[in-house]
Formats: sequence, structure tokens, C-alpha cells
Amino acid sequence: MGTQQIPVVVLAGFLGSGKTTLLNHLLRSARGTRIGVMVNDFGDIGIDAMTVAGQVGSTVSLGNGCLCCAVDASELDEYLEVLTRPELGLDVIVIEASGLAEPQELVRMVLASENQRIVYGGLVQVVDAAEFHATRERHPETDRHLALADLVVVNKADRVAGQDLVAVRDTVARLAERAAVVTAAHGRVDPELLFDRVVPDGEIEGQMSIEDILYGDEDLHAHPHAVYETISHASAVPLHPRRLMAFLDSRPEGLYRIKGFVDFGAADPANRYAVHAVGRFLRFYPEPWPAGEERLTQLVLIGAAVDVPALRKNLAACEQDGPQDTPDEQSMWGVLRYVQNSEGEPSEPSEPSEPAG
Ligand SMILES: Nc1nc2c(ncn2[C@@H]2O[C@H](COP(=O)(O)OP(=O)(O)OP(=O)(O)O)[C@@H](O)[C@H]2O)c(=O)[nH]1
Repeated sequence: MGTQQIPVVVLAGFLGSGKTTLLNHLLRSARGTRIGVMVNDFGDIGIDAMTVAGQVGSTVSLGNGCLCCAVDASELDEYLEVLTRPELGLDVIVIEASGLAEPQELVRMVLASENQRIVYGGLVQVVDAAEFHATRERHPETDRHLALADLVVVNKADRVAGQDLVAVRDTVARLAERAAVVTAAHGRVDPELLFDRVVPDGEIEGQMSIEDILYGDEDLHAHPHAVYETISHASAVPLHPRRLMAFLDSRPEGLYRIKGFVDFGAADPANRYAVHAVGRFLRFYPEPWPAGEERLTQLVLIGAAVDVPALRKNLAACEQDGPQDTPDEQSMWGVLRYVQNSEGEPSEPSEPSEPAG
């Protein structure tokens, strides 16, 4: 990605739903990707995972109960300041919310952070499929939390019979109306859903690692269709800024991430625009075209239960259609609203959409 900013993912979910298990899975399968974690209690994170996480050490262990209640925005910034130091070379930061935390508070704190090296990376909500109905009854706030999520992982799929799992998934999808919903056992989701994996030197993409062999990927085998779609778009035809914005403004529920580069052709011949979208959050990063680089739009869309042919068609319709369709500079205004200005704040409106609800 062109953005040098580190995505900050908020990982939330009710007590015992499997947040730490999912985090450990991410750390185990990260390989070349360096993940910083903020948790309430380091004791739950496996030693193998800690080795992968690198030298972050105890500096990020808050050790004071609920992160959200005990740390105000300025303190969160202090931890983010430590974790975003260039010498750590982290690629992503995951904040595991205490099971009792209000996730929207954490999301708000991440969005309000003045740290220019980070960008919001989405709210991931973990649900215990086996306890889902009981949890909802006892804790009505569950519905509200789900409504805020960008990605919901319906975990413990191994503990629920097929039809019941479908029923839980459907209910979750209805409550988490704008989120992508995936099922998993033991938190084994594809890390690509949450962040870009860095392929380590000497490793071939897709090659099995020692972790794959040790831990397997039972979830994917158990639920081959319950995963997600990845759509790639690469074209030398520039996109029309107004039509791309219309496409993005109406992007469907379940389309969880969008990343890549956009060529707006004559609307801004000097720059390409790196794009980062997670849930309803959207940001563009203009940067001069590297000398000699072919002018291509390259996008990857990741979503669950999305209409792939319709997305492809709608994206193709954003392409500029000959000289009579050449955009003028004003047509870039919609895009520029989602560019962060030099003060670290996006230009008006201050937040493009409402990830915190
Ligand atoms: N059968 C089964 N057990 C799971 C799964 N995921 C997690 N567990 C178990 O559920 C328990 C709780 O998992 P954790 O990952 O600690 O859950 P948590 O959300 O971090 O819990 P808190 O930190 O207490 O909020 C542990 O005993 C896990 O081993 C799963 O998919 N299937």
C-alpha cells in the first residue's frame, strides 16, 4: 500500500467469545507482518505469539482492567506513540478491548488520536456462536455493539450444529447490518481480512509455513463457503472521480475492505491516489506517480456475502469513457474530502463516515 500509516484494529467481543484466541491466531500466522498489541493482560498471549510480536515488551501491557474506562484518549496516544516508533517497524496494531469495554469508546479514541502515523483499521467484533442467544438475552447491549462493527467473526463454529450456526449467522448479519460476517473456529480467520500481510524475504506467497503445518486451517476446510470474496481490478483506463465516489458512497454492506491505487487521469495527472477503506471508513492518499511507473488503477475489494458480478460491473462503470468523458478538476472535490490534510485531520467533513456510529 502507498499509505505509510499503520492501521489500528479494535478487537472487541463479549467475555470469553474468543478475542485472545483470535489474536493469538493472528500473531501465529503473521510471519513477516509485525503486529503490535494492546491488551489488558499479557498473561493470555502465548509465548510463541510474543516471539512473533517482537520487542514490544511490557510497555503495552496496560494491566489495569478495562482499557476503555481506565485510559483516556491522551493515554491511548502515549501507547500509540510507543508502538508507532519507526524503529519497531510495526505493520498493524491490534487493540483488544476488555470484554466489558464499550467498543465505540475505543473506536472514537482511535479516530480522535493525533498520531499521524496511524489510521483506523476497523472494529472487529467476536461473537460466541454457542452462547449467542443466551448472551443477547442477558446483555441487550450486544445488539448495539454488533451494529457498530465493520467485521463480525462468529466464532466457536465447532460447537454449534450446521443449521443452528446458519441461524446465528443470519441473526448476526441482520443486527450488524453494515458489517461483513464470517464464521470461524478457534479464531482462525484469514489475517488478510484485517490487514495486509507482509510476505517475508525468501518466502513464496501461498507457501505453507511451519505454523500452517502445526496448526492447520481446519476452519477453512470445515466451512469452505462461509468465507469471503476477494475482487481484483487492474486497468490502464483511469477512473472517473465522481463515479468512483458514487460507487464508494453506495458500497454494499459486507464489503469490508478496499485497498490499492487509483489513476484519475486528467483530473489529476501528477498523482496516484492510494485508497484505504474499512467498513464505512474511507481515506485517500495522493502521492506523485513514481517515475517510469505504468499508470494503472489497481484495487482489491474484500467482502463477505457480496454480489461479485455486480461489484465488478459497477466498478467497470467508473472507468472514463473516452475523451468526451474527461473529468475536470472540480470533479475531484468529492475525492479530496477524504484526503487527510497536513494537520493530521481529514478535510471537511471531519470524518468521512461514521465508524463509531
Ligand atoms: N470450542 C471452542 N473453544 C474456543 C474457541 N475459541 C476460543 N475457545 C475457548 O474459549 C475460551 C475463551 O477464549 P478467549 O480467547 O480467552 O476469549 P476472550 O474473548 O479473549 O475472553 P476474555 O478475555 O475473558 O474476554 C478459551 O478456553 C478458548 O480456548 C472455538 O472456536 N471453539
